[in-house]
Order: sequence, then C-alpha cells, then structure tokens
Amino acid sequence: MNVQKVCVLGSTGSIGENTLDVIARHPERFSVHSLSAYSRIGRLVEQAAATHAKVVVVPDDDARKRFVGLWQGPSLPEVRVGAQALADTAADPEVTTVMAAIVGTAGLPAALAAARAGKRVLLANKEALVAAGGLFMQAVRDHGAELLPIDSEHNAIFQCLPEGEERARAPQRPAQGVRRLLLTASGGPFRTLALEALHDVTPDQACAHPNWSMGRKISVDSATMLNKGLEVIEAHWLFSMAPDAIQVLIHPQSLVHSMVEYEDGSILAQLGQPDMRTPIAYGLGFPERIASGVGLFDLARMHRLDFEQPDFQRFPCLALAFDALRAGQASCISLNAANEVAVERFLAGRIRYTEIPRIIGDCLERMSAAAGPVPGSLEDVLEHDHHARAIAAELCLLRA
Ligand SMILES: NC(=O)C1=CN([C@@H]2O[C@H](COP(=O)(O)OP(=O)(O)OC[C@H]3O[C@@H](n4cnc5c(N)ncnc54)[C@H](OP(=O)(O)O)[C@@H]3O)[C@@H](O)[C@H]2O)C=CC1
Ligand SMILES: CC(=O)[C@@H](O)[C@H](O)COP(=O)(O)O
Ligand SMILES: [Mn+2]
Repeated sequence: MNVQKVCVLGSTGSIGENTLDVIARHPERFSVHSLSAYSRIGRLVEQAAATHAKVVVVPDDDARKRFVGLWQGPSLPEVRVGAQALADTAADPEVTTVMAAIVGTAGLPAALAAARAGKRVLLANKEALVAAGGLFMQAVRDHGAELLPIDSEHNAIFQCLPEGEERARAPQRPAQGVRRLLLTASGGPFRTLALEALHDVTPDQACAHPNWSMGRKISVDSATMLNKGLEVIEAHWLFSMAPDAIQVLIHPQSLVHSMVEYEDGSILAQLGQPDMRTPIAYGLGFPERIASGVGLFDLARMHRLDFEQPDFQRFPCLALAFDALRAGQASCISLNAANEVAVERFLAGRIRYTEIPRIIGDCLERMSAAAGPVPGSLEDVLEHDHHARAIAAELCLLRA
C-alpha cells in the first residue's frame, strides 16, 4: 500500500484536529508531511512532535521564533514562514494529499495551489469555492487533481451520487438523472428563539451549536444560516447544479447530512452521527472505507427525523446568498468578504448579531453599484475581496 503524505493546512483548528485524529488511526496508510497554524503555536509544537511532521508553516517571524523556542524534541521540523510558504507547501512534490482546513478566504491561495499541483485535495474550506468556484474547479480539471468535499453536506451528496472516482475529477456536468439536491441545515442555536431576542444574543450563545462542535466563525455562520448559503454556492460549483435545483431543508437533528433526489422519484440520503471524522475518513480513504473512530449509531434511540422549510425572515442571510449566486461571482466574493468582516466584528463584541445581514446586504449593494469586470484570476478575486472588506469595515463602524 502506498503511504499518503498529508499536508494539513489549518491543523490547529477543529477540522485540523479531527484530521490528525483519523490519520493517527492508520499509520500504515498515512504519514504527516506538513502542518500549519496561525495563532496557536504551542498546539502546533505538540502536533508536530506527535506526528513527526517534516515541515510546519507559521504566519510570521515572531511565530517562527515562538515555535523554535518551544520545541523540545531532537529533530526540529523545517519551519516555513508566510502565506507564500503555505501555497508552496501545499504544492510540495513530496505531498500527495492536502487537507484544506484554513478558515476563510485566507485559505484560498494554498487550496488552489494544491489543485494546480495535481494533489488529492480534501476541501473543508468552503469559502474557497464561494469566492473562486469556477477558477478552482477548472484548476482541478486542468491539473489532474482529485477533489473530495469534506463539508458534511457535500460529502453526503458526493456519497449519494454515482461514479465517485469520475466526480472527484470535477466534470463540468451534473450527474445523470439528478433532479434536486436537498441540503439539510440544523437551523442553529436560534431556530426557535423569539425574533425580538436576536438583537441581544452574545457571541458565546451564537457559537453554541446544537449538534456540531466547530470553530467560532463557522458556528456564527450556522446561527445566521449564511453557512447554508455558502453551502448552496459550494454545491452549485461542486455538482454543476443550477440554484433552482438546490433546496435547503431545516433538519434540527443533523443526522441526515443531505440528500439527492433523482428523476424517478428516488431520494438517496447519507446518515450518521454529527462527527466530522466520518467525512474526513471518507476523503482520506477514498475510494476505500476506513475506520474514523465514530462509534455505532443507535437508530432505535432516534425517535424522529424532522424536516421543515427555512424561514427567510429569521434567516435573511440565506436569501442574500441565493441572490448572490444568481447575480454572479463578483457578488459571491462580496457576500463572503462582508460576512467574514461582520462575523469577526460580532465575535469581538463590536457590532450586534442583527447587524450581520444588514452589513452584508449594504456591502453587496455598494459593490454592485461599483461593478467592474468579472474577476478572472486569483489576483482579481483577492482584489475584489479586499475592496469588499474595506467597504464592510466602514459599514461596521457606522453600525457599531
Ligand atoms: N469545523 C467544522 O466542523 C467544519 C468546518 N468547515 C470549514 O472548514 C474550515 C475550517 O473550519 P474550522 O476548523 O471550524 O475553523 P477553526 O477556526 O477551528 O480553525 C481554523 C484554522 O485556520 C487557521 N487560520 C486562521 N486564520 C488563518 C490565516 N489568516 N492564515 C492561515 N491560517 C489561518 C487557524 O490557525 P490557529 O488556530 O493557529 O489560529 C486554524 O488552524 C472553514 O472554512 C469551515 O467553514 C466545514 C464543515 C465543517
Ligand atoms: C459540520 C458541517 O458541515 C457544518 O457546515 C454544519 O453543516 C453546520 O451546521 P448547520 O446545518 O447548522 O449549518
Ligand atoms: Mn456543512
């Protein structure tokens, strides 16, 4: 068996930690080539020591000094520094498999570099596809990469579609006979909260997801359901489906991870416990199934599986995302950038939760009034993202 040499981008985060957990269960299949962190340098030291990583990537020279100062083992890994080093490491000839688990558009250049280097890319970083879906999918096709969706809904859909090995090569057409994709959403921690109470919710309340344990940014996105909006855009690119053929369904138990409805009326679903080690193990082992550490699922104890329509008044971010997808790529970049800025300000206690959709909506309006050419390259995407962030930051100050 050929050992996969894995680069884990964002190893100190929630997906990163779960990835290392699965990898550690299969030393005969995987070895860790490289790890990356942004602020949790102490944790990176522990991970590098435990996995014998050859390379670590940190954001700046200060972080490099902290890493070296904390290191106690015999052979210091090679410490690379900066955003370019992240992309170079993702494309390193020694690496076979890249887990793209940096949060936000910050993860796009390295994820794209992995695709352009023809790697097996396990994509958790949904923002990469939201901002640059066309570019990313083309890179997978042009460079013979393999793209395995890790986001639980997209992983579920991938599992419910035929011809997985072909699909991982990013064909530019939908799977045969598919009528609709049914994306499930938990509805987050505020699904039943009185609408007037949303004004006063705190970051910790917004991050208390009912079913999943995740990083803080995606947890807030789940609360606003912008996460589901980003996932609609992600599904559009991954599975070549039109916006009208993607339906969002609230499913509070988070046990059905998504479904595919076929022309003959069949609906295929993927079920499992809400534990990201399942989709991660699927991506790592593909096309084989490998153990993930997730235990038996006692269906007899699950008394019900509920489904309901999302309420667009409670979740205006979901409507904004559908609108952005229909408006085109520039709007998707603006939507994502404005959301990243607004969520960061909300988590820092500088704006209220209810300002998040207003800031995104206003930013989209201002960006579309100043619309230029469709961003065609990575540089164009990052420039558009930068512009939208500046506008969103101004709007946050006005609404602080
Ligand atoms: N968590 C989950 O269950 C799921 C997550 N996803 C997606 O996966 C991605 C990661 O999510 P999650 O693991 O929850 O996030 P976390 O916040 O837990 O982890 C983010 C990782 O990215 C690193 N990072 C943060 N900012 C930067 C930056 N500017 N440059 C380089 N590295 C950076 C962090 O480093 P450090 O910690 O050292 O600061 C950390 O390693 C997101 O795109 C999310 O939407 C998708 C489905 C499920
Ligand atoms: C685990 C995962 O994939 C998250 O994106 C999850 O879907 C969040 O839950 P929501 O359904 O509440 O957005
Ligand atoms: Mn998801």
